[in-house]
Amino acid sequence: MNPDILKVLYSQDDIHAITARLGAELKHDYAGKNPLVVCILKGAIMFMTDLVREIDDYMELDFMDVSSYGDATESSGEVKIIKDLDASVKDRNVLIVEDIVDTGRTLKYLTDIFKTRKAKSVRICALMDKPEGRVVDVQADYVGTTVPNEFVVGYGLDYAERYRNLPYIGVLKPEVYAAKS
Ligand SMILES: O=P(O)(O)OC[C@H]1O[C@H](OP(=O)(O)OP(=O)(O)O)[C@H](O)[C@@H]1O
Ligand code: HPA
Ligand SMILES: [Mg+2]
Repeated sequence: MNPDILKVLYSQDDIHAITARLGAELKHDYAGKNPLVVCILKGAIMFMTDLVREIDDYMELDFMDVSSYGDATESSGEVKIIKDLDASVKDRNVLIVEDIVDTGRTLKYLTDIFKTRKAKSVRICALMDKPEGRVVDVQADYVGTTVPNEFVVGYGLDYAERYRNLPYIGVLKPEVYAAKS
């Protein structure tokens, strides 16, 4: 295990069980709908690539890069688009794939944009929901698991751009944050 990790919350097996369950649900709900599946970079990269491989059906994939945390563990409050979608969402069934809903600001911003751009439908599939972090009212339609009010890393999620590559999801040792401040 990476020496900076205090405890593992979800192992590779746990994550696989979650993606398989959500994949089966989405395959059923999106049958015949050719969804535009939008991965929110960078955090959702691992989840999106595992999730879509659970769905052997027609879909299109696109990527949007937005950021609001920078190197901190608290949201800056401002969501910045680093890279927009290639595809148009007009009249499409958009499925946003996110790693985590924390304050909810990122997803509120994105759902508002996609509705303004006249998507036919907009739904959210999030691997993790952190309800205690919520600042704006937003709810994912598909949730992998609910997490406690702790900063989690691994499987795409970072602290100061580190730990995205870890195959599990865990919590950092307090001294890792202390070293940064
Ligand atoms: O509900 P919120 O408080 O908005 O937080 C959730 C968002 O924050 C993280 O992204 P971040 O802005 O750190 O960019 P990253 O995905 O590139 O790490 C995470 O990947 C979500 O997209
Ligand atoms: N971990 C990593 N990135 C995040 C988190 C978290 O708990 N919440 C929002 N972005
Ligand atoms: Mg981040």
